[in-house]
Amino acid sequence: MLSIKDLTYAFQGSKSIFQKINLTVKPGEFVSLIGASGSGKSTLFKLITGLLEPDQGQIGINGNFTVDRLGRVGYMPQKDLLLPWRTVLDNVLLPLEVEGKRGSLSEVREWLTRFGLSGLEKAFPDELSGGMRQRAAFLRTIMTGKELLLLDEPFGALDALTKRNMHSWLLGLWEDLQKTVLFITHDLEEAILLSDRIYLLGDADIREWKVSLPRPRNAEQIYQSEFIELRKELERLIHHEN
Ligand SMILES: Nc1ncnc2c1ncn2[C@@H]1O[C@H](COP(=O)(O)OP(=O)(O)OP(=O)(O)O)[C@@H](O)[C@H]1O
Repeated sequence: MLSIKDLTYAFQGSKSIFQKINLTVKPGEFVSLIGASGSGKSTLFKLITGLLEPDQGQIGINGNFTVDRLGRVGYMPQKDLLLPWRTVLDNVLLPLEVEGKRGSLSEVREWLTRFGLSGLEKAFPDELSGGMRQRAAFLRTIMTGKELLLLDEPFGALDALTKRNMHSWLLGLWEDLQKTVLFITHDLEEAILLSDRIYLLGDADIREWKVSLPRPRNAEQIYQSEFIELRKELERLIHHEN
């Protein structure tokens, strides 16, 4: 689904953020990208979406390595970017509108219910809780209809309890929708609980871990020894990278 080969990138006048890094995401996988602040996670997303171009190397989406990647993946940036003057419904319908399509209203209402936003169609973003805003922004990303979803720290600003609820909800949704997800997070527990594999971005390089906990996952698994060991290892490496 996504293949990054020997990618090198530097912002003008700065040293390389990435030096010949490789990363793959297979169809249907849930993969997390972790790393210290400033290691280049959001920059990697901008390269994948086509907002930036690599200095060297290739990025392929669905086996297609052409330069024009814009509009080929669903991208949810770190800030939810819901348009404050549009209702929840109009925000969610935006990707269809941009493509000149009309969504079936009953279908969209079903989606809103599934995202816990039923009855909030006419609400404006500033009337929503943090969790609701994130779900609305995520639904808007789903409405792009893209197979590959890039989610940049979608739960970063939420309190611990809301975050826990969002994890269970997202795990169920991901299993149903069979989308492919690349997910940025600073939260190692979240990365391990949700992912099939984890990439750790270090100082210009990248390392990979497989999470072999059985699925379906549930919050109780965070107390299992395998989970704790992996968390300790990742924590040690992130601090070492700093
Ligand atoms: N437009 C830009 N021009 C120059 N440097 C930039 C630009 N955007 C980001 N950077 C620098 O590139 C590096 C990587 O930034 P990036 O935002 O990708 O890191 P990150 O891992 O996503 O950080 P965080 O976890 O804090 O969100 C940082 O040193 C940042 O200052």
